[in-house]
Amino acid sequence: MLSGIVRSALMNNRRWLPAHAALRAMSSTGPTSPYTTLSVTRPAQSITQVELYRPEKRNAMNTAFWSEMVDCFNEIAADPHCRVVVFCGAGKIFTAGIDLMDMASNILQPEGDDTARISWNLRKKISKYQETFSVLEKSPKPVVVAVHGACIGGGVDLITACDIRLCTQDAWFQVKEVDIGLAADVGTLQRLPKVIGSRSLVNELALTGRKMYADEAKSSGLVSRVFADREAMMAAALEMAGEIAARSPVAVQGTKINLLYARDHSVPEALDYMATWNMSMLQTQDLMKSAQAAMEKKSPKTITFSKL
Ligand SMILES: CCC/C=C/C=C/C(=O)SCCNC(=O)CCNC(=O)[C@H](O)C(C)(C)COP(=O)(O)OP(=O)(O)OC[C@H]1O[C@@H](n2cnc3c(N)ncnc32)[C@H](O)[C@@H]1OP(=O)(O)O
Repeated sequence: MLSGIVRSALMNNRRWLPAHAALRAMSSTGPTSPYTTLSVTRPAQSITQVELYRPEKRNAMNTAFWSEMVDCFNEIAADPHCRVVVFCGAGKIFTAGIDLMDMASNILQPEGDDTARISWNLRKKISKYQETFSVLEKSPKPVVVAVHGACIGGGVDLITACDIRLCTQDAWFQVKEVDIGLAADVGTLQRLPKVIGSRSLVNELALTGRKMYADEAKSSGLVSRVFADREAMMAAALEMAGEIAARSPVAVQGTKINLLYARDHSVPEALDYMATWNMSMLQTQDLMKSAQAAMEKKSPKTITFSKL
């Protein structure tokens, strides 16, 4: 019975997934072609799981990772079979941040004949690296990130661009960039102050590079829930993703886009944007379907929504 359900879920969803991924949609055992640092699977209908997959290097972010993330999330954004993403890390920890070996041999290598050209090329490279995490926000599909163990440097840049953050009791977070002699330049300094209420705490973390453990991450608002271990966290992340995937994709994607818009604009501007948004989106058939189910005290899970 279960294998029949899995088979039919795969048949419904396999179009987007590369062949390798479709074959092992319930578990990941390595990077998924064409990626070398990411494992992309479909653990349940309409849910895509993206896993950092360099466990032997503690999921350090090498050169391939920075561009694979962009390709992966652009595909997810355009995939009508995906309504929500669960993002996690394979192995002992979530991520050790930027690959320090690659950073020395690649990013920091000067390219250009003089200071102006070297600077210009470096600027382009930094902008490209920023896009690696901005794609998480630009994709209209909500991203639930599940952190276990260490989340260092680039890991904090990554999770602050996600929509919902969960962690295990053994998780710790570190804005490590000051320790390696740079100001974090791919999202942490811009997004963390919008995630955590206390500006003083953000400043402290970013200026000292100290570790923040799970309990403080929860009390400060960096994560919304803490779990005993990775297994419990992943079960909860997938359950949460299932709740999101069961709702109208028009409503869910519109909610993500408008929450982000409101974060970066004044209330009057965001209300104006919302009104323009919903002048078309309120005309969706999803609204009547959902309202009728609510009147009949039925779960949204009973409704079939068109792909988006
Ligand atoms: C324009 C770009 C902007 C981006 C900026 C981003 C900045 C940052 O991310 S700053 C943070 C940099 N990261 C670090 O400083 C962390 C360094 N690693 C560690 O402290 C430890 O490895 C860690 C606590 C994460 C895990 O310790 P554990 O004892 O479990 O493992 P190790 O034996 O130390 O490591 C296992 C193998 O992984 C390799 N590795 C770990 N981290 C990195 C890394 N950041 N870069 C490259 N490689 C890493 C480590 O060398 C081991 O490899 P091997 O010796 O081949 O087994």
